[in-house]
Amino acid sequence: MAAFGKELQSNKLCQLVLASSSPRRQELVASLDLSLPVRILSTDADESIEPTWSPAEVVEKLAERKAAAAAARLVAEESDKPSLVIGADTIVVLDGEVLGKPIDQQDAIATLMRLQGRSHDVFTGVACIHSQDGTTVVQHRHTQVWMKPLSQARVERYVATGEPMDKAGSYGIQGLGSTIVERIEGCYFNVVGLPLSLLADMLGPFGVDVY
Ligand SMILES: Cc1cn([C@H]2C[C@H](O)[C@@H](COP(=O)(O)OP(=O)(O)OP(=O)(O)O)O2)c(=O)[nH]c1=O
Repeated sequence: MAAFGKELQSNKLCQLVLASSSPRRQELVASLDLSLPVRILSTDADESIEPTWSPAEVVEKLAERKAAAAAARLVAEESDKPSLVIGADTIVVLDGEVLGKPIDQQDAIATLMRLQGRSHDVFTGVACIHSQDGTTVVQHRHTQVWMKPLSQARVERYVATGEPMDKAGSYGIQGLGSTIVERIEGCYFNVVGLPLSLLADMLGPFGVDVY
């Protein structure tokens, strides 16, 4: 990674492009207070997955697809700004089954009743693509989350807040969902949707230093 880092520094980046519509990811990138401007460019990347893929493969491939779709958009715009495009994808995995976002409130209740009283795994993939030379780095992080035992009534009250509806696994650890999580092992920001410690390590070789 160090070798291509040197090369890229001569092709100085002008901006970061975050290929995401997730307000959480936008806030997390902003929290790094990077010296480069950040452009938001979300796309409709194909999020279909193959049943044979491992959770790590799922999040890495989807993160790369999201970043690649945004990078292709930059090319179509004929943008000549050297940009680093970042894509991410988060899934919740229970007993080998990938749980995405709920389709409705009943689905969210059913998902949370499965998750309560035990642990599950959260995977987030992160992809960085240089818009001009196509250098691509993709990695993932894994966090184990233990949820408290919850009654159906409590789960229904939580789902009625609306918080679970746009989130993988039907909860948001950063919001009211904090009250139903017992503990975690691994990166907290990985659960929220963007592992900042990993992202910082991935940015370095592209010549983007965090503070
Ligand atoms: C488990 C969990 C997930 N989430 C969110 C993070 C992601 O936004 C979402 C998982 O869906 P993703 O498909 O990873 O992302 P997205 O559709 O929200 O945004 P985009 O594809 O445009 O980048 O779930 C939380 O905010 N908190 C949590 O505790």
